[in-house]
Amino acid sequence: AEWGYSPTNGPDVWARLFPQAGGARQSPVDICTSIASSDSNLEMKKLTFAYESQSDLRILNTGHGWKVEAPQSGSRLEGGPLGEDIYQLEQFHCHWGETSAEGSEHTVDGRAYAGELHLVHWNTTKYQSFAEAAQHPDGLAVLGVFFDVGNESNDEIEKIVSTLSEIKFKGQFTDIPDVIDPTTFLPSGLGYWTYLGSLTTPPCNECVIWIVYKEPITVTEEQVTYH
Ligand SMILES: NS(=O)(=O)c1ncc[nH]1
Ligand SMILES: [Zn+2]
Repeated sequence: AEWGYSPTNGPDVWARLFPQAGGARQSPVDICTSIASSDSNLEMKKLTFAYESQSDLRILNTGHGWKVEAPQSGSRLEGGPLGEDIYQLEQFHCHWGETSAEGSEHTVDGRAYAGELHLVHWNTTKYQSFAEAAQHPDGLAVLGVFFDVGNESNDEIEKIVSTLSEIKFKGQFTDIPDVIDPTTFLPSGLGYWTYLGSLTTPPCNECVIWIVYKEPITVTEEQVTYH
């Protein structure tokens, strides 16, 4: 039985097939800004990231959106809530909805954004593979960036969504010819919320240190709704 988002295979019944989905640190969550507390330790240990630019990355239609496989041994995400460990980029993907009124996984004070980009990293200091890291509470670090719909299109996102016509069906993949630099996906304001959570899709492993940027990036309606 394939998991999905319908009443018979959606989040409310995932725990039947994927026990971790019934756990105590499940994502996504609604970020209540009034109870979020600022942590001076986080300000002292700045979150830093370094990515490579890559071309010919493979993009996959996951059936729930697109996913770009981007294992980058030269990338580093560290500091902030990540302790002394270094995390490496594995893939990035997008969650979106039928309309730009909804689509993000996290919400902020009950408000959904048009979509949400996830940059998925794994702890290479402690673990030997992504799969192994996903079995541990500090195994993964995911950067979440909200999409806001506006008039200007995002050139980097355009490089990705311009290939979607070639992968109309679940399981199809193609290569993105353009050079992609993941740094360009991040907002200029680097304030973020962070909490200990899980993968937001089955198997919902409780292995993710979430880092959700406060500032959304702007994309056009076409760039964030599937047709
Ligand atoms: N959406 S997520 O980033 O929590 C994720 N990555 C892999 C599976 N699920
Ligand atoms: Zn995701």
